Amino acid sequence: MKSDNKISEAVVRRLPVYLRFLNDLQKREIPTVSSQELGQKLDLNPAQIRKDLAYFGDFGRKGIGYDVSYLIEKIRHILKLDQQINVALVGAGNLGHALSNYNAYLKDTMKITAVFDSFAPKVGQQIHSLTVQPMEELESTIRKQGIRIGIITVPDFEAQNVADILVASGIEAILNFAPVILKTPSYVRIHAADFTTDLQSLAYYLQDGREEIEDGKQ
Ligand SMILES: NC(=O)c1ccc[n+]([C@@H]2O[C@H](COP(=O)([O-])OP(=O)(O)OC[C@H]3O[C@@H](n4cnc5c(N)ncnc54)[C@H](O)[C@@H]3O)[C@@H](O)[C@H]2O)c1
Repeated sequence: MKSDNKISEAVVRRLPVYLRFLNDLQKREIPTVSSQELGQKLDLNPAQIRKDLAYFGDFGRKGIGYDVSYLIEKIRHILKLDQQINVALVGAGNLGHALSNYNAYLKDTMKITAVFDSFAPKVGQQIHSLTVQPMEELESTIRKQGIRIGIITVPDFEAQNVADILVASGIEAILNFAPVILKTPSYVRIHAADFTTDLQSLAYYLQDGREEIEDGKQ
């Protein structure tokens, strides 16, 4: 396997996509899959898939394809999902509530295991099996549960403050939903999730019917 820092972000981001599809094949008891089938279903180039997977070893067998269970095991190992990964979420508002609730039903080794909020009436609230904790308990819970990933779902003007607290408590990676660019030490990996900009950029791909609409109005 090549060393981690040589694997491009694009490849790392495709692996969970492969994994989700392979899990579905496994549920349907389909034992093998070819890179052509994977490519067709995932709308990716089969050569790209073979190249991605070859980064981590020689998994495929000519004429047979990939053993689904084996490939799942390998990808889970590469993504470090073969171990329990606890995640902390800060901001038990509308979005934080929805994410924690959704996550509670996942049968996965990677889970939100602690939810925090600074607003007293939120503290003690139950979100599925999780109890919203006060910010004062964040550091000790993170250390107790060995949490290394945090999710930020607080308002934009509080996000940097929360990121600083998370980093000071030992968090190494953050999924940030707040619409701000966070400043953190270089060893902290930040991924931004942005529903609004994703949606806005979709507008660019619309067929340009502006003139017809204007014509229709005349
Ligand atoms: N990226 C996306 O796709 C997307 C979608 C929706 C909302 N958002 C963003 O997510 C964030 C949350 O949105 P929402 O609608 O859930 O807001 P919300 O107001 O319902 O929830 C925010 C929560 O954060 C808590 N909070 C505020 N400051 C805090 C602090 N310093 N420490 C701990 N908790 C704190 C509040 O008490 C509240 O419970 C916002 O920044 C919003 O812009 C992003």
